[in-house]
Amino acid sequence: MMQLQNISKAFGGLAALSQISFRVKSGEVLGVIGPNGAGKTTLFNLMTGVIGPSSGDIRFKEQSLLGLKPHQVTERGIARTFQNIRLFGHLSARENVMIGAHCRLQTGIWQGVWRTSAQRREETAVRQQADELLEFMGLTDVAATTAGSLPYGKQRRLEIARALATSPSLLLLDEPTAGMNEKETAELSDLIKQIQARGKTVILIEHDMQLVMNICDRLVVLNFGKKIAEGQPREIQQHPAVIEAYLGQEGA
Ligand SMILES: Nc1ncnc2c1ncn2[C@@H]1O[C@H](COP(=O)(O)OP(=O)(O)OP(=O)(O)O)[C@@H](O)[C@H]1O
Repeated sequence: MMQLQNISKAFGGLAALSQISFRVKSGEVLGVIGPNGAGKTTLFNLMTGVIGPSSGDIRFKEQSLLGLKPHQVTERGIARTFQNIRLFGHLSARENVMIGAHCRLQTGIWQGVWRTSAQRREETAVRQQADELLEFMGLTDVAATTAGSLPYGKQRRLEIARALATSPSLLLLDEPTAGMNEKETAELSDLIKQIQARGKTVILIEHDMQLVMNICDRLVVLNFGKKIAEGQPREIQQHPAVIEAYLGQEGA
């Protein structure tokens, strides 16, 4: 589904990523792990057109993503959530999800004082889809609550609902359990499995090793901008370079 070919990214003199290559298979949950500063978020920024690589290519469904703007990448079917939650805090949970669907609309829900019947029909459909996604993410009871006043765990789930509203085939989750308690983490783990069961491909950046080992089909391990290992969770757990770089780290 996606292929990274010799991707490098330098910020000034700092090589954030060096010669990274791997494939993402359709329908899998791929974990990207590695210590702080390894280059994981930079990878997501490259995959979503926020920044361009210094060299290399990223192909999604056989086509290069290079040169595309983030909204064009979204239209191709890639959605993401952020390490630092980015919601419209003053808008309701439902409105946040409806905005996610905006890129798929023909008429645009927020334009036009004189609404045509086509616009009204589309808005109704978008609202219905938003409510379905809120239900799926366990947020029905807070649909009308402003996003900014939701507890942290619910904000994280709302971000995922909004990303899903763009109808992605590939969903990128950047530390989705950060700040969550054990119960919330377990619930989110189930939800990610359900998202996979709905036919989506997921790439997950995550520090919670138990979660990663439980739900990822494969892992890519980065350290100092280099790929040091790739494989199934069980193989990765025993990989000497990984143990040294990451798993052995206290508190990692
Ligand atoms: N826009 C930027 N300008 C300069 N340096 C950057 C930029 N973005 C990232 N970096 C640097 O690139 C390196 C990789 O950062 P990145 O955020 O991708 O790591 P990460 O693996 O996601 O880390 P964390 O787990 O802490 O989020 C870091 O040294 C970081 O300081």
